[in-house]
Amino acid sequence: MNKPIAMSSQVRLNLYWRDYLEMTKPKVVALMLLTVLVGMCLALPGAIPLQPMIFGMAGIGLMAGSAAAMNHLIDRRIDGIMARTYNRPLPKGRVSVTRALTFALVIGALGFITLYVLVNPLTAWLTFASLLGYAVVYTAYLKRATSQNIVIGGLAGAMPPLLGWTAITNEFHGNALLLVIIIFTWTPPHFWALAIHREKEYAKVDIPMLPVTHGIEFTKTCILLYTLLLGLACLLPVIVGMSGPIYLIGSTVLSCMFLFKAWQLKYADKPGLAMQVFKFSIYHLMALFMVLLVDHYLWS
Ligand code: HEM
Ligand SMILES: CC(C)=CCC/C(C)=C/CC/C(C)=C/COP(=O)(O)OP(=O)(O)O
Repeated sequence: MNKPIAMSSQVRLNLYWRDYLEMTKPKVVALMLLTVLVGMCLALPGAIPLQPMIFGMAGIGLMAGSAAAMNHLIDRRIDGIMARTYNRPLPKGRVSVTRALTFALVIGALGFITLYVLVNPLTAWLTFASLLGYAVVYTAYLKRATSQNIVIGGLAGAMPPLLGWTAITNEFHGNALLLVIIIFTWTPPHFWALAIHREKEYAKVDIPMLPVTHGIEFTKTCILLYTLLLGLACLLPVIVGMSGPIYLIGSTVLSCMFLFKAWQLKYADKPGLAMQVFKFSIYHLMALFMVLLVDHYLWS
């Protein structure tokens, strides 16, 4: 007969912190923080002040992590049914509802206070609005209400470069909004590619994602059109003179690659391509923002 293996307290502790880290969606937040950093760097021509940079990144990261943990909390029932998410800490019972809520509130409050006291109130309130936009408006309402859920909800996820910009300058600037527009138009192809791959699972839990409500072919058309729109949005920093030729060349190459993949998905699909498009979207955004940074320091 098998003897139950007692879990050492060290192993249990390791599992715990991994579970809490998982609830913050660390890879998503990491990419967001790259866009925050780029927003900060593009806000000023020269070096950026260290205090708002460090505390801005910390505060925005904590509040984004808090929003992600709230998403885990609110979605725990459907997450427990879908194959991609059933192993998450809440549906598996590794973290209780009370602990998840406490964790989300504590890191969210810590992030807000950091921004309010050590950066500026404008950034604190804008980040708070993004947190509510993702955790409450998108997760608790839009996600179950309309197939345009991720288009509207995408605004919250697109805010980080503006948050970085205001952290440094304490004011709105049209150029920061251009970076928000880029992420806003990037979000539908990013997510719908994954939603095509996971269409049956979303249907199973009654979430009205576009491929469920309007079919896979229509979703592919929308991905292609949004990718086209994204290509145009990526030209805006050059048109207004914020970015130069390095960015123009880099972003054009990236846009062409994304357009090619979206065109393939629509007209020459093959098994696994939707997931390839989803993965490509992540590298695309990462590379795009790195090119913005390189262009800023080498050219502008
Ligand atoms: C409403 C807007 C968005 C939706 C609905 C969305 C949806 C998703 C989903 C469902 C996944 C999980 C894929 C999986 O578990 O395999 C994912 C992964 C990811 N998303 Fe998004 N996303 C959004 C916005 C963003 C934004 C704004 C960023 C960054 C700036 C981002 C970056 C990422 C990254 C880096 C991953 C990979 C995470 C990993 O491998 O663990 N997403 N996204
Ligand atoms: C303060 C601030 C900047 C807030 C932004 C917060 C944030 C982490 C947004 C991420 C967007 C995202 C991963 C959506 C997917 O949610 P989903 O529920 O559709 O995906 P899931 O099924 O994988 O949970």
